[in-house]
Amino acid sequence: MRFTLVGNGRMGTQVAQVIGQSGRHEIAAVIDIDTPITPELFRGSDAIIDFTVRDAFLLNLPAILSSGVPVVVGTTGWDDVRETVRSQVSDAGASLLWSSNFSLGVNIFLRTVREAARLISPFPQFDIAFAEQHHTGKADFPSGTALRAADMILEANRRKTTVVRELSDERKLAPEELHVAAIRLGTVFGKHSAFIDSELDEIVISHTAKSRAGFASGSVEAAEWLAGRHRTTPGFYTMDDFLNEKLS
Ligand SMILES: NC(=O)c1ccc[n+]([C@@H]2O[C@H](COP(=O)([O-])OP(=O)(O)OC[C@H]3O[C@@H](n4cnc5c(N)ncnc54)[C@H](O)[C@@H]3O)[C@@H](O)[C@H]2O)c1
Ligand SMILES: O=C(O)C1=N[C@H](C(=O)O)CCC1
Repeated sequence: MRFTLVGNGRMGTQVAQVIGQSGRHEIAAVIDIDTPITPELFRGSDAIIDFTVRDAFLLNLPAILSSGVPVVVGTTGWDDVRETVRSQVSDAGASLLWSSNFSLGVNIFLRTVREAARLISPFPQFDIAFAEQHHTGKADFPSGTALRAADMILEANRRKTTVVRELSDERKLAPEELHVAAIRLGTVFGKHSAFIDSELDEIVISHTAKSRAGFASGSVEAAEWLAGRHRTTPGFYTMDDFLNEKLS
């Protein structure tokens, strides 16, 4: 397949490496900030893979959707406009698959955290919190992965109803609040941890990315899957739609 990459940074270069080593995919074009985005740029590609920044993704989206080429979005930081983007995709009859994290290992970790959150739900003696660590070049916080984990914890644990990202002096956490903390540190590729605590127990479930290869390879696999589905079933997809087939 032929892929057009939007964003030539840490992730774009990693994705280009995965495609180059695949032996069966090729790069149609790599687009970065200096290239005015038009629908024609994408014609001839089987899929687009976007790893840019929030504002760029939202600015480029109309041209991407007008191109008729399916797009896989790894860019994070746009959770607040997710439903608007879904409508834009639907109105255009396009195909978009998004994920805060394309790593298979992270998605197995996320499903493990969701199950742990469900198991402790009936037992008020267990509390839960979440934390992430990423490199100092990361523009958004908390990570999209941490926000996805928080949604899954709230979905599975009826005692947690609200996500709190930042605390302040004299501001104590209420029992129904889920604290999600972020650390920016050196060159950390990505570490995510769920902490469960009671008077008798400490349970920690963690995932550490050893490189960006897992993010990149997962995005290329998802792009191949989406390109196949776009012809018959265009739509707004998540990593779960892709993974459910893979993990079933
Ligand atoms: N989903 C995942 O698995 C996953 C994994 C890693 C990173 N990410 C996310 O991917 C995004 C990019 O991460 P990164 O580490 O590669 O960042 P980066 O800063 O290294 O790269 C971003 C690139 O986007 C380019 N860009 C900026 N504005 C643009 C525009 N208008 N048009 C085209 N390109 C533009 C920049 O020049 C840069 O090359 C972030 O949102 C990050 O959170 C997601
Ligand atoms: O390096 C980044 O930036 C990452 N961003 C994603 C997120 O926000 O969850 C995935 C992990 C790495």
